[in-house]
Amino acid sequence: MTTQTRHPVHPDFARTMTSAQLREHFLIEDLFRRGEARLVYSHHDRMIVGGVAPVGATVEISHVPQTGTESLLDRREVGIACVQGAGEVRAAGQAHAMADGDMLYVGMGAGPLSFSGEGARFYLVSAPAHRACPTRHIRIEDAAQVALGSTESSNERVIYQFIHPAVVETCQLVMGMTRLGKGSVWNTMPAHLHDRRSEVYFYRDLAEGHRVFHFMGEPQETRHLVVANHQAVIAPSWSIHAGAGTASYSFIWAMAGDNIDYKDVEMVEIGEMK
Ligand SMILES: O=C[C@H](O)[C@@H](O)CC(=O)C(=O)O
Ligand SMILES: [Zn+2]
Repeated sequence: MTTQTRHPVHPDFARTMTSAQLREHFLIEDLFRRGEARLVYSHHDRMIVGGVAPVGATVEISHVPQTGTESLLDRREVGIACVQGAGEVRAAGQAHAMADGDMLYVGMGAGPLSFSGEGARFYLVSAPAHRACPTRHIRIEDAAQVALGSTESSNERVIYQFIHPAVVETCQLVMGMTRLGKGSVWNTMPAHLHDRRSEVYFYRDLAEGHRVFHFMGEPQETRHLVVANHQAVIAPSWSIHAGAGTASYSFIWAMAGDNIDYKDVEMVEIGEMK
């Protein structure tokens, strides 16, 4: 297992960055290695972002030195999404058979996590927690749905809220998946900010050779990252987070911070952005 630390970035610094620097701080390119768990510990709301590709072996996540606890979930909760193939996640002595698209919420104190499944890929996001909430396996049909956008504005999409107060109790994690309608390319356009939460996007279902142009930055200082399939982007509280794909895609979003109010956002007018 490897864990990389990413320090918080001030918007004044982000403005001065080259593409390579923006990628180094905000883009997580290399989440999946055969038989490994790869984690990034971001100091933006202390979110841990990870990828697990178990292949033939069982991959365990327990002690993560950066957390200063014996086991990752001692003072944390986690959302785990199966993003390729099918496999099993074990937590607190229970096995959960995960199909592509399923998510698993695991509460504080559940102990080590183990992952298995030839060809499976798991994506996870963890945030600090202060109490134990029950573990729950959530399938797309259990998620709350929000239909947004239209084909005319190239942003028709359905937001599936898997780990959300309407579905499952958590401390601060909110997580789900958005699927775009046929021909729509934009997610979250118009864009928004939420000063009280950081967010991480993970792009999936994007064909090889295609990319998502992900826009970030303060609304009047936008920058972009060119993102491939199965890569993630960290959005600090001061940053918009919106993308347009060169082909169809979906993405998993996850937030943590001061509240779990999905609607606590500040919309940004398209014409106000620079
Ligand atoms: O704060 C909310 C997050 O940015 C995402 O849920 C947005 C999203 O999935 C979309 O609009 O397509
Ligand atoms: Zn957001």
